[in-house]
Amino acid sequence: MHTSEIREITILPGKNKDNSSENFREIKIRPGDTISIVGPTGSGKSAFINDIEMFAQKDTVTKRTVLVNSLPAPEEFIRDPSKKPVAMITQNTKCLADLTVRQFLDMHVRSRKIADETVVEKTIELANEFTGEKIVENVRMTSLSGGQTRSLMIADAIVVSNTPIILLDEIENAGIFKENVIKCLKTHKKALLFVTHDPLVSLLSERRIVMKNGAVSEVICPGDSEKEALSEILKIDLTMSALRERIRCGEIIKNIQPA
Ligand SMILES: Nc1ncnc2c1ncn2[C@@H]1O[C@H](COP(=O)(O)OP(=O)(O)OP(=O)(O)O)[C@@H](O)[C@H]1O
Repeated sequence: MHTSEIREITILPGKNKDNSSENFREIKIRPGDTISIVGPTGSGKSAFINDIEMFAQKDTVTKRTVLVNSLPAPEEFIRDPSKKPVAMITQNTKCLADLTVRQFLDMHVRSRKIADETVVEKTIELANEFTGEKIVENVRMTSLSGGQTRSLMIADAIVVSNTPIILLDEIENAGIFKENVIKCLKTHKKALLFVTHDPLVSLLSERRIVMKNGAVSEVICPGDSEKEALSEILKIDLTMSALRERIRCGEIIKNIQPA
């Protein structure tokens, strides 16, 4: 199956930490969906997205099942990294290769057998929409900051890997423009799952999966009911970003709004 043929991913319930059955029928994820996974520390958020990454077949700690177009995932999705339709990016995503950004992307483009010669430029250009610290092609991968690395990995997942499903595990505080990332993934019709503690990211996504004791406890679709709160949070976020920049530049903050 080609990854472009993925119409939906279905998650079927497993067990919570006490081995009781989870209380939902099924969760369906389709291209363009934005979903945040929320819940207290240790409630099973990462385990939930790991199940998707591994196309669980009752063979993980949660005993969940993940189907592709209502069927078990083809073996190649699990075994062959070049055919995997899922990109997972975490706080710990690092690149250990001693290559420049261009060499790294060239290598990935070759391994994916992509003919388009502009793909490397496109990837760097997109990554620069996600980070305030400009990435240039001749810098070494190992010298990129955390925010630059994650921006490049997200752009790489969109442009080079072109995976239909992108999983982001708690990357919100790592120097990336989260709103741009979410908007871009929506336009590219990617399904995006965020593990997050960030109110803005949670409210920007269309659905919220609430985890408790290793299980899905609720699936919330707020619709327009959070619109006002979202516009308030966007203002707060802008204020916080501006403050962060001023503090980084060594300013003494006498007024929260710049004079
Ligand atoms: N349904 C489950 N059954 C048994 N163990 C589980 C289940 N879900 C999660 N666990 C285990 O509980 C621990 C915490 O889970 P996980 O790391 O997914 O939580 P988290 O919500 O992502 O936490 P944090 O916010 O601290 O990153 C892990 O060791 C995980 O394997």
